[in-house]
Amino acid sequence: MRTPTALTIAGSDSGGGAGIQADLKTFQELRVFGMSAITAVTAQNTLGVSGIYPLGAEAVRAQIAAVGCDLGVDALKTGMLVDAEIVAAVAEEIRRQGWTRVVVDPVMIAKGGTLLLQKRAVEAMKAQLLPLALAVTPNVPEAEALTGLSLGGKAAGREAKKEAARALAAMGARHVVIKGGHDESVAGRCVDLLYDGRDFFELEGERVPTRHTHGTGCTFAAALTAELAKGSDALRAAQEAKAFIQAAVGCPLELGQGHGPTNHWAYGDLRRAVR
Ligand SMILES: Nc1ncnc2c1ncn2[C@@H]1O[C@H](COP(=O)(O)OP(=O)(O)OP(=O)(O)O)[C@@H](O)[C@H]1O
Ligand SMILES: Cc1ncc(CO)c(N)n1
Repeated sequence: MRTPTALTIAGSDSGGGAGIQADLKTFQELRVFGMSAITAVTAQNTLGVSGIYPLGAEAVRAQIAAVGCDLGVDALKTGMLVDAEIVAAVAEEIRRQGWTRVVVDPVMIAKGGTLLLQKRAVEAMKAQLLPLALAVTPNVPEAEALTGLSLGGKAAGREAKKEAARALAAMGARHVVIKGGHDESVAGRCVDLLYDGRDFFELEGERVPTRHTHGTGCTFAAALTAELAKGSDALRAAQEAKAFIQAAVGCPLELGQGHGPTNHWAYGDLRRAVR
């Protein structure tokens, strides 16, 4: 069997916990060959983002095309896309290549509040990228920005998330996962809601009491992408991704002075331990 391959189209996080670095570490852990198209280099650590250096739409397009015409892409994910020009270039390349196993992680704001996607690019993401998505994986604030609905922030409940999921499916995404890291409505639990256009599924796990959650969204979406690259269906892939992030958050590395990274090798360690 050919080695499964996955491409991440995202920003570089010098701190190594989010963005391209989180994605490639996750692909590697899940035994998928990882490739990257970098949209921007960020100067970033666990305390925040101190600089953003975008590469521009043509550089992004060239990286995607180079990978596509040679190595093959079984699944891909998008992360930090910076601006509307990069969103348009990414959507055009995905269409041109005919890729269908596409995970859109609609990254908008870093934990410290820095904008990673220009506000006016949100419309481009809705119109051009969501119709290409096999899965879109917003957190609660991103689901609010994309749908214009108010989900109630930390008190976002099941019904509000369901309504937002339906709205995102109507924009063209075939599966919607509204991640529950920001939703504290169920005490002690993190509940992600998956919608496949017909049914709802809850992916539930213990909320780990830790500040080391930098890159949880990137890591979850990367694990989902890796499982799709290996041929899993979206529900199975999302369940595996939830197990991956649960292990990564649950075994923190205690690095940095702020929101530290998750542990990308914890899931592999746990699996090897139970064998
Ligand atoms: N404290 C926690 N304990 C367990 N799981 C968590 C915790 N925080 C987040 N998660 C899980 O991590 C995944 C990502 O969720 P979250 O809502 O934090 O994404 P995000 O805000 O996009 O992350 P980021 O922007 O930091 O990359 C989800 O599966 C969520 O349930
Ligand atoms: C490069 C990059 N992508 C995504 C995020 C969101 O976690 C981040 N902080 N940095």
